[in-house]
Amino acid sequence: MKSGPVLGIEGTAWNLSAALFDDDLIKLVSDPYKPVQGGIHPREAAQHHASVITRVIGEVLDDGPKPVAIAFSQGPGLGPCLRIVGTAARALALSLKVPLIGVNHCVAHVEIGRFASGFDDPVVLYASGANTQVLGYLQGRYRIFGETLDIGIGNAIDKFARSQGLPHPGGPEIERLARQGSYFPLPYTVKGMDLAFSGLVSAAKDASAPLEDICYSFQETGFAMCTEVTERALSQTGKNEMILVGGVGANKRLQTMLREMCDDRGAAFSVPIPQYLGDNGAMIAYTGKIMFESGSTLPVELSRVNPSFRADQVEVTWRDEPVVSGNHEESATTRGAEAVVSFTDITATKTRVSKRYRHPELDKRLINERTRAEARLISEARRVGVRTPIIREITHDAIVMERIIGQKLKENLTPETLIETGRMIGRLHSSQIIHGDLTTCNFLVQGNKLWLIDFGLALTSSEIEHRGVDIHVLYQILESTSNDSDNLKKSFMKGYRELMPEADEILTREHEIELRGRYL
Ligand SMILES: C[C@@H](O)[C@H](NC(=O)OP(=O)(O)OC[C@H]1O[C@@H](n2cnc3c(N)ncnc32)[C@H](O)[C@@H]1O)C(=O)O
Ligand SMILES: [Fe+2]
Repeated sequence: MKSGPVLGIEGTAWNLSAALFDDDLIKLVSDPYKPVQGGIHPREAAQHHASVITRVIGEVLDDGPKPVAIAFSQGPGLGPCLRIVGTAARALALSLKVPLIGVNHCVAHVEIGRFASGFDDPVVLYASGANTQVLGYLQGRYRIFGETLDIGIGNAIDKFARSQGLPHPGGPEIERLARQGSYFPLPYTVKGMDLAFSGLVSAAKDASAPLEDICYSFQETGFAMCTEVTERALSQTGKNEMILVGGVGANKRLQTMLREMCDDRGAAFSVPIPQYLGDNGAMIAYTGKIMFESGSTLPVELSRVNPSFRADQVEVTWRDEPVVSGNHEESATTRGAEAVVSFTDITATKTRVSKRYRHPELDKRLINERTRAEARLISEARRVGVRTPIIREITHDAIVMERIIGQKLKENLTPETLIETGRMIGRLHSSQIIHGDLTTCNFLVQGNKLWLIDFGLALTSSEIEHRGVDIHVLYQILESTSNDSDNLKKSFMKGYRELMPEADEILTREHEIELRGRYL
């Protein structure tokens, strides 16, 4: 159904912006809030929005066609800011007698990226101030494959910038300074497809190197983390397109890393023009339009704003199911996100490959550390009774091991296999081993036996936190790939409790982790 122009209003944080979108952008007007000092103050930002919103909307609607619907960003974002926008949108829809559309801000970043790229079914890296997520479409929703466990990459950069007396937002200035810098190691934290940035920020604040070197190393580290989790998502979903969206997407170094990663795997890469990257009204108007055309309007009485609105809460009514080609062909080698595995009848040789997007020193360090940790912990897990392959040989970048023939747990998600999974991880955790990457591709099912592989991110720890994060990674995969995840999680817990004495404490922590990093 063709509709006509839709007005979109954005104001979740720093930018009060409105646009009119029909087949293409008709008009976009923005009035950004600039903090006098420090970062964004929610109340000040809301006052700014309130003082300019009438003029901004007026300028967009002046002399233009009348909108057929009013779209607004309903969340996530800063409560006081969201309420200003929500109130204006409601009033306007009532006075113009047109429907109201409640748009999820994160989904809007994704949709304007799809519009700008023309890609049908991309993996999305959404890197902004408050959010850092890897998303992709699956069965009627945008699933969050991985995300930051603490703060967004943009906020991480801005925090560090402020600590150095640089103006807000720090992103562009850090990017400029980084051009003159050279590399030194900073903390690199990837857990499955999740990330964490606070260790990086603290170490950068404490570093005594020249500012240019810190900026450079910060970017090399933080952006390599983002690129790695994106590559994992491409590898696991079998999708072959990728887009970068959100304010941090303006960064040329991040763009280059992602482009190199995609080129090397034969995936298509795209990033929208700058005016569509950071928060803007056009993304809300465009998303509002495709939602309107598929019938997703919002009754005024249900139009309350939602500061912690998540992308996967939105039922996507405007997309067709994509045709996923998948990477199921049987061959003598398979290529994962970070390694190539080649097989003989009885052995599997896993070789970690160098990544062009990573600084050579970081690349070498990660390959070395992970190969060594993997070999050591595969053997240790075996000793405590977890089925893992026997190791035959190790070099600096390769492990030759026994070949396990089985199906992925991904294709065998049943209550029975999940109980067994719970038992296995209970046994692993009670021996102080953390796997670090519990995706459903890393368990192999062989009759009623379960095997665990891929210990590249494994470590030893008796901390509740590490075990909680380990389980969180698995839960996220279940949520993003199955419609029966609640039951599967229950089965997992049952098995886990059987073998892990501190199970309750750890499962409670997992729940806390889930709620953390979920906006502000
Ligand atoms: C919920 C919503 O309010 C929030 N929006 C948001 O964070 O604004 P956005 O415009 O998408 O991103 C702003 C961030 O983008 C960063 N940024 C802008 N240019 C940059 C650059 N060249 N390099 C690095 N970061 C940059 C800024 O430093 C800031 O942290 C979000 O999408 O999470
Ligand atoms: Fe945003």
